[in-house]
Amino acid sequence: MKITETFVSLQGEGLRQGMPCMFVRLAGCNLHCAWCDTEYALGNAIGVETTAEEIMEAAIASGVSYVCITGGEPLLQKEELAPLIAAMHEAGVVVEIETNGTIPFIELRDYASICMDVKCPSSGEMSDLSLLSSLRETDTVKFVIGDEADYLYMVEVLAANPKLRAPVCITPVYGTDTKWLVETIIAEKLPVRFQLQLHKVVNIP
Ligand SMILES: C[S@@+](CC[C@H](N)C(=O)[O-])C[C@H]1O[C@@H](n2cnc3c(N)ncnc32)[C@H](O)[C@@H]1O
Ligand SMILES: Nc1nc2[nH]cc(C(=O)O)c2c(=O)[nH]1
Ligand code: SF4
Ligand SMILES: [Mg+2]
Repeated sequence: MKITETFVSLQGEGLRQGMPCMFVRLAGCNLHCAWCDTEYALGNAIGVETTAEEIMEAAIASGVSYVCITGGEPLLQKEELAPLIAAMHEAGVVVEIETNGTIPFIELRDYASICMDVKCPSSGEMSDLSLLSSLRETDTVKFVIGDEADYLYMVEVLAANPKLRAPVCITPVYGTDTKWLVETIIAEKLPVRFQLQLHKVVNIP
């Protein structure tokens, strides 16, 4: 697998926010979100060829029993990823995959929870909304909101998917004004969880 980095930090996003976590960042992405904070992992030339065994060893050595597989877009390397997360699952490691919702993930669900980021208009990209039906209660849907059009898109997506089982997290594009977003969520009493990227607040990787 082509890996950009592995590091231990606190999970900064999603339902396990605040938990010690080992991150495995896979290299390369099939999208280019306008607001992406991980440009350094996007180019396909970037990344070091690393075996599943080496990653497994690093995970065990980290002493952390929660691993977040991210990127870039990790599911671009789904075939190589599957045996690794199966081995991690077997070893009792909690595995979560951050994905942009463009690549099916149903065959990975036995070994990992899925955090699917639904791309809103300000990203300049689109996710495959049909994948929302593959998400379970133990998965997460994330919307990164940059402006009111993104917010309205999110409301539209939620309304069009009444059977959505996964909890919904909303994160503002980092650095954008959030007061209007918070006030709107309160006023409209949306069944969502507002969060900031914790790692950027406390300045950790
Ligand atoms: C770097 S991406 C990697 C995984 C996958 N490609 C994806 O988009 O979910 C992980 C997450 O970082 C978050 N992210 C990236 N740039 C951000 C920004 N500028 N502001 C807020 N969240 C951001 C998005 O929620 C995204 O889901
Ligand atoms: N601390 C921390 N938490 C994260 N959760 C998701 C991340 C990502 O880049 O996918 C991330 C990240 O880059 N750092
Ligand atoms: S899909 Fe994820 S890694 Fe790719 S550009 Fe968007 S936020 Fe960045
Ligand atoms: Mg990040």
